[in-house]
Amino acid sequence: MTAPAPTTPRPAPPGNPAGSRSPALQRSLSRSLPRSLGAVLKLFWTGQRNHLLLGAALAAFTVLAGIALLGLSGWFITATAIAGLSAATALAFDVFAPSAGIRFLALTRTAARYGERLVTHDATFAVLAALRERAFRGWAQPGAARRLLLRPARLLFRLTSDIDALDSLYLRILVPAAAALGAALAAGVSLGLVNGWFGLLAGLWLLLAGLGVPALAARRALTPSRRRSSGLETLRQRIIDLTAGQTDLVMTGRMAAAQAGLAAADARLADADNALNRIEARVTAAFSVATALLLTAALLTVAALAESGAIGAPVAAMAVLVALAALEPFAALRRGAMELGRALLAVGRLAPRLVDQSAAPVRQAPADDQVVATLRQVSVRHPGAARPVFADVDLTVGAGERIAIIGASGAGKSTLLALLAGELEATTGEVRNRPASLLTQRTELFQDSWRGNLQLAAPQANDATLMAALTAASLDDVIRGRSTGAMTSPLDAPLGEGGAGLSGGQGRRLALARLLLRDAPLWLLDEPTEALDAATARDVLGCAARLAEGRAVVIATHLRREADLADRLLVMNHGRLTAEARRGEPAFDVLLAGLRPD
Ligand SMILES: Nc1ncnc2c1ncn2[C@@H]1O[C@H](COP(=O)(O)OP(=O)(O)OP(=O)(O)O)[C@@H](O)[C@H]1O
Repeated sequence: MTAPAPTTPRPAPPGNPAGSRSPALQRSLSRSLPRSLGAVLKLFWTGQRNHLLLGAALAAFTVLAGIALLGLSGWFITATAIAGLSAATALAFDVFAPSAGIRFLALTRTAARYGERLVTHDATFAVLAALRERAFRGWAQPGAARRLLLRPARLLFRLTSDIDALDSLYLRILVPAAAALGAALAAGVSLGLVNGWFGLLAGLWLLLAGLGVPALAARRALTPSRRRSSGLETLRQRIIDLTAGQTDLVMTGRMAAAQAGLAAADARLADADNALNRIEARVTAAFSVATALLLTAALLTVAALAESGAIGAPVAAMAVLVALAALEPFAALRRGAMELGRALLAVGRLAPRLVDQSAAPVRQAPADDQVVATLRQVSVRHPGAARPVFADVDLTVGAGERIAIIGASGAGKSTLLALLAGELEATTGEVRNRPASLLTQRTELFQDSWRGNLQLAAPQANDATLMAALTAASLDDVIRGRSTGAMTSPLDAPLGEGGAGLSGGQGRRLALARLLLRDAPLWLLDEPTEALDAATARDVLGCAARLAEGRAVVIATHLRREADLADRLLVMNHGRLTAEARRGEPAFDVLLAGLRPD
């Protein structure tokens, strides 16, 4: 798929940063955030529990090995220097055990770091891939995709930036936090062995400064990081609009306004970046101060302890180096703190779309085997619309029956098809139908291979099945003409966006072949040959009639040639079925004659 269709760029109104929300919406998002966060973390936990735990454990081990390495090295260097002062101690001093320990720690630390990167990233990408699939399914729910189609760029960002933002939760917040806590505990205990109070106070300081500074920074960064995230979305959207819609912009004299909008979005993004950079610089400074304080306190403490004879110089060197290294792991939380706002924004936006689709209600089939769909006293209202499109509609579609719905533009024909396709739910009344496939007014073909376009309807279908569908739609010669020797199968042949490279009739026939692959007993065809010339339309209709053999078909149409496929005509007028006629009845020919000719 390529970039979404351009929308008309508008400079954001002053004082209302792009992507910012109303206070009421902001409050409701904040209220639901703990639930949303719980839902996302649960997905992480249930999907990759063992890998996530192993990754955190390896991260903690790496950090501990680093601290131990520094402490042991400090002890070893000092102890060796002191032992070397006299020949007797130099000979008695065991250099092998500590140097083996140093080598062991250096090697295991490297291996653990490598393993940690491998395991944590592998687990995160696996979770994000699963999340992306769930998000796709969520947006494929009736109504959701329709709403997003009004702002296609938003869907693109939800699937890319928002899902990517979730990797921070685990990689940059939970893993460093686990490692840092492990470091605080280990440093507290090892310094406690030197002196109880020293260990306790150092441990408390590590927790207070190490967690307090990132927590404070995260709080400060919340707003700029959200502003950055929505600013980036706006900037990208406006760039797409500007590049994809430049002809329209020039023709309508809106180019200058679009450029101003782009510059404004860029300036807002730069503001947010600056705010984040300032906070990050302060965090770095705060960590330096906290480390310096800890180091000073450690130096004074070990000096006093050494003075009193409680510890020797090697242990003093070890304690100072442990204190020096212990705050380092907390600094890794800095990036997580900066990205927390973005991650929480993504959590709030994605969580409603991550519901388990298996729990979605499945529409019941009619009790009678000879019926594919029944509507009883059904009314339907489009989301956000003031009035229902239709009310109290009754309809029965028999197995294998062919019905054409005719009526003026805006009467509700497409809405009826959307209802039968499950794209819309009834506001009142009862709808029962067997699986239905909808051929929409616009042929939905994507920049992909022929195989990719066909497999949208049947992901598991093999090449033989796909070729059989193309043959049935008389497209086998077309695809063979497109394939080159370099392709392993003609199905690898590429298609352009919107079916570019195919004639209108070929595009419709390809869409019909895709319908065939879903094998639904009810086909819903929305103006299947609108905008095709008479000869091509006859070809497509002949193909549709042949492929639909044995299925029920409901066609929404204004055209005589399309309605002529039907056994029954239904007239829809302002959302009501006002007349009907069956083939063979005089009224059938009268209604047919009233429709638009070729
Ligand atoms: N997504 C929507 N949100 C709100 N109202 C809608 C939406 N889609 C359609 N409508 C309204 O519902 C009514 C019926 O539209 P519908 O597309 O079903 O008519 P139609 O008979 O198929 O028209 P046409 O023959 O022009 O395709 C119209 O008044 C239309 O404006």
